[in-house]
Parts: sequence; C-alpha cells; structure tokens
Amino acid sequence: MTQTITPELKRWIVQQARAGCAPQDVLAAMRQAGWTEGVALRAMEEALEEHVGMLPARALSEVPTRPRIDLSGSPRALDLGDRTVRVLLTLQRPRLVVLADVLSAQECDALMEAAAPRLKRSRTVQTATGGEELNPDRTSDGMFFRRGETPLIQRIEARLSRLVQWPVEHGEGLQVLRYVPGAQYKPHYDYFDPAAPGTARILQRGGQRVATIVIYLNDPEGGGGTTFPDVGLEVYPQRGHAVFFAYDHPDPGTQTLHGGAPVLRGEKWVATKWLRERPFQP
Ligand SMILES: O=C(O)CCC(=O)C(=O)O
Ligand SMILES: [Fe+2]
Repeated sequence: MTQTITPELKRWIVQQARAGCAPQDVLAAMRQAGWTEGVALRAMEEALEEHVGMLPARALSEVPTRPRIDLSGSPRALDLGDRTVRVLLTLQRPRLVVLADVLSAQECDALMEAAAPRLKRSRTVQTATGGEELNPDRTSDGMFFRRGETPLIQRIEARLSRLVQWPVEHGEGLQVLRYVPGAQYKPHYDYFDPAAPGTARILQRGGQRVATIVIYLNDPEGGGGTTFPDVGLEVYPQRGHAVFFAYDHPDPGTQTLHGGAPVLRGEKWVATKWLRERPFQP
C-alpha cells in the first residue's frame, strides 16, 4: 500500500514540533498509527522544511546539526578560503549538491600519485560482523589516507570541512578508489544498517555516517557515473568535480541509494570522504 503525505499530516507534525515534542517521539507516534518508517521520516522532513522556510532568516542561523552546504541566496560559487568552488546542481531529495573546482588538477594528480602504490582490492565494512570483507559488489582498488597525514590531505580536509560546515574530526580518513574497465560499486547505502548485528560495534567509533563527498580525480573515457537509482540521477565523473549527499537518518527514505556504474573505457579515480555524527577515532 502506498501511503500519501497529506497537508493535514504535515500540519500535525509541525504542531508537535512547536509543542516541543522530540522528533523520535513524533516518529514513534506515526509508526504506531501505521505509517512506515520511510514515509514517516519523509513526511517529517517535508513538513519541517516547509515550516522552517516560512520562519524569519534569523531562525536559520543556528549551529548546524548535520553536514550541509549553505546555498542560501542561491550562490553560483562558494568561497572556501583557499579556493572557490562552483555550484552546478542541487536536489532536495536525496539532499545532494554537485560542485566543480573542489580540487585543482594538480591536487588530483598528487592524490592519485600518493595513493597508487598503496592501492589494494577494496574491502567493505561488514555490518554482519563489524569487520571488513572483500565484497563482490565492489570491484575497485582502494586505500585510506590517515586524517591529516600530509599537508595536502590537511588542506583538502580543511576545505571540505568548511564546505559542509562539519568538523574535520568527524571525518573518516580520505579514501581513494581506482576502477579499471568493468569495475563498479553496485548500489548501496553509505550508512550502516541499524538492524545488522555488527553495527553497534561500528558505531562506537564516531556514530553513524551522515553524509558523503565523492570527488572525481580524473576523466574516465566512458561509464563510471555515480548513479542514484531512486531518482534516476547519474553524475558524470569530471576531474575536480564532486557530489555531496547527506542522510539525516540511516533509512532508505533518504533516497541516498547510490552506486559507481561500471567503467567502460579508461580508468576512474575518486576520493571519498565519509562524515560521521561524532568525532571519528581512527
Ligand atoms: O565511485 C563512485 O562513483 C561512488 C563511490 C561510493 O559510493 C563510495 O565510495 O561510497
Ligand atoms: Fe557509497
């Protein structure tokens, strides 16, 4: 059965929020009333977004509680201190922004060069056990830089932190991936499945993942787009560009299912930054 988000439902959600009801209590009440979690979360997001949109600008200047790119005033470019990035596209659901000029060509080259000797077949964090495993759905080679490992990494981390208004300490180490022709990363969520037995252990090191930044380091000749199947979106890799997407809750309702499509010609290199709720202990 499809459930429809009605104006009455949204009004009710706003009333609860104004009465000081905690979001998890509103969610629990909706679930009890028969709403599925994904729809309930989407209704809450939509209702509160619309409501906040009607408040005076002053009310929006509170400290962000999630990584976000401030696009108030629809800026075409964002000054990040040492670099100006351009805003190409934004989507509300999934919450997503495509950017250009996040890294210079020289920075992309330097990252690939530093990563190359350390690449190994990618492993995936297994929520079943909390350990790491080879994953047939993910046929890239990868490596992690330690946070702050080199001056280049420090510079990139500071820039990304300013971009998404989220502390450097909440980030995992920058990961570099290389895909050769045929390699791909099948559609997945970056957050850890709350229902899986190994997740509790993973969450001890900084809580959930709440947002992802994928930066393209080169121009693959064909294929290799980052796909978002729920909304039929594909971001084509271009050197120095990036896609940011955020998921406030570890739930498919965020529509952040995404994958790296198979590379058809040439290689594809990306750098991924995953952001956690809390400081991440490497
Ligand atoms: O390679 C891509 O386009 C996506 C990478 C990705 O999903 C990830 O690193 O989590
Ligand atoms: Fe991912």
